[in-house]
Amino acid sequence: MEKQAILLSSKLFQKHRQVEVVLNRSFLAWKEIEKSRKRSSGISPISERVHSRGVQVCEILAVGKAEEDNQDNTKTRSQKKAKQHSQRYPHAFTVSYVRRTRLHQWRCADATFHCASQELCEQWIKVINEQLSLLTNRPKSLLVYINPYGGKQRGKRIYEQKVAPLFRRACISTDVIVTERANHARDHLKMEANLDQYDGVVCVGGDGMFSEILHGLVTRTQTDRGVDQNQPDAKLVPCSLRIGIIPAGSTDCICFATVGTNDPVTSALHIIVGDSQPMDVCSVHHHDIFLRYSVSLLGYGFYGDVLTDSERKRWLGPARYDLSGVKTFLSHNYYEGTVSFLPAEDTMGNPRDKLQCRSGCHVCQHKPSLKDKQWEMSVEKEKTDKDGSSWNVIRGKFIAINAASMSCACPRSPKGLSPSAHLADGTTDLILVRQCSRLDFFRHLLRHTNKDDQFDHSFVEVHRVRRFRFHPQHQEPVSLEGLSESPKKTGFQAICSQQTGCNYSTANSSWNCDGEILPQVAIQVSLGF
Ligand SMILES: CCCCCCCCCCCCC/C=C/[C@@H](O)[C@H](COP(=O)(O)O)NC(=O)CCCCC
Ligand SMILES: Nc1ncnc2c1ncn2[C@@H]1O[C@H](COP(=O)(O)OP(=O)(O)O)[C@@H](O)[C@H]1O
Ligand SMILES: [Ca+2]
Repeated sequence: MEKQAILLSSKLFQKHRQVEVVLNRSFLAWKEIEKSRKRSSGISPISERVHSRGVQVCEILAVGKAEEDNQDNTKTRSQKKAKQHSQRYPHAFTVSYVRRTRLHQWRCADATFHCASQELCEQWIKVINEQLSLLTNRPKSLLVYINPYGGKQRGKRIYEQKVAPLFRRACISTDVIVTERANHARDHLKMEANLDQYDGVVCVGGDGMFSEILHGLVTRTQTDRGVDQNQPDAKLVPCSLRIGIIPAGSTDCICFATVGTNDPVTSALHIIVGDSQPMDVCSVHHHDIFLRYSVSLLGYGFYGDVLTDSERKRWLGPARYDLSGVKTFLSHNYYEGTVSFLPAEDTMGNPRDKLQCRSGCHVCQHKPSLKDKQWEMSVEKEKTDKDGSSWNVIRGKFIAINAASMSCACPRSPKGLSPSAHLADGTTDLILVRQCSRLDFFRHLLRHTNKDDQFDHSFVEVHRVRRFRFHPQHQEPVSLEGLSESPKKTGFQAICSQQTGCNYSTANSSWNCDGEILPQVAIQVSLGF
């Protein structure tokens, strides 16, 4: 590896220990040289033990003058010694940086260095800040939306206590909006927000809240660029603003599947250092009319029914999913219909290859020009094959039809619905669970929670696809009103969906689209970016 030029190097103090601190363009390192006298067989050599520590510059959150420690906490000898040193060397600076702990969790750590003079202290702060200012992918100004009712209704507290102090430490300015109704964030992004003044949007909430913000941003981008969202073939223009997720919802699968953990501090630190991860976005249409976008799970049958039932139990918080999950499992409903799909034959991976998508994944990093080509080819293929011969068609009775555009890993299912699904490869994993016994379905579900292969069942098949369609066997009622909105269940419809004797509810399920219920059953799905 090429040796980098040293930008600054000094002998400083950390508490009472002398350390040699070295900064180059990518790394800040400090090593303590501890001298100790060993006695062995009459000889007393001086041995040196070197303790080195360091941090990559890109993981330094901030540097600034150390706050004076006026507290009298000098109880032990070493604390007394440290206090004496800090009095002798009052000019100190603190570097706040990312410390990686277990299970993908990040924490903020501080290292304070005492200098012999004020000039030296100021020089260190200046030089480190100069290096930080070269990191252009870091956000300086963020628009934050908090859903105060998501998950256990702790969104506001999580943001104020765990996230805001870190943003302040990193000198990020924020405009915070606590939502007052469903779709408040979406509408604000779509029509009002002056997006030019922000480097990103932060979502404090669950998957439903993320979906709102995604819709606001994607719709705004397409409208500004003249893209007609109703065209299933339309190539979506990627959004220039990134969305950060602070998990404060019930499942938080989008956060877990991208960051590897549901932890607000870890998410805040990823946002501060400017990490980003592209994501596949599926467009969902009904008879060529745009319904919604999806980035995680589009699930019909089991997951649609769990969601529909759970909405009536919102007051239970995240536990509603457990109750509705058991109830839906016991109902053991299956649904008839036809699934047609266009396989992604030209991708590098497959849903059963046991490769997990990680940051910098080589499958997702596929050259964009090639990806564009593949996408265009798949559109062409569909157009030329008017008889649909390149599409696979499967008709049957299904307990679940799940399209996982990412793994959908979450605390309930640490590997997710499709452990090898990729975050940004332009495909979704279509999982078909055919009618089977309750015991078999239980075995399949159980495999979402352990290491066994959930696709290794005769009644389960999985395909990596670029597009798919679903047509229910039993026709759904025709209603083109308010297509793109989630259904508001009132009056008869609300009663109907709770009755097992009602035709529509027993014949058809509904789609769970990233935690929102879709009003339509027959859908066309394509990957847009
Ligand atoms: C015998 C034990 C069986 C346990 C099976 C557990 C399988 C869990 C898989 C969960 C997949 C989750 C996919 C993500 C869905 C979310 O988008 C959605 C909304 O999330 P949020 O807005 O944060 O509330 N959550 C769900 O649909 C809940 C599914 C729970 C199913 C039990
Ligand atoms: N202030 C609000 N009042 C009511 N609903 C809201 C509000 N803000 C957002 N929502 C809606 O709440 C739903 C669930 O939000 P989410 O944050 O995903 O929580 P959960 O994970 O518990 O479902 C989303 O559909 C979102 O549109
Ligand atoms: Ca994908």
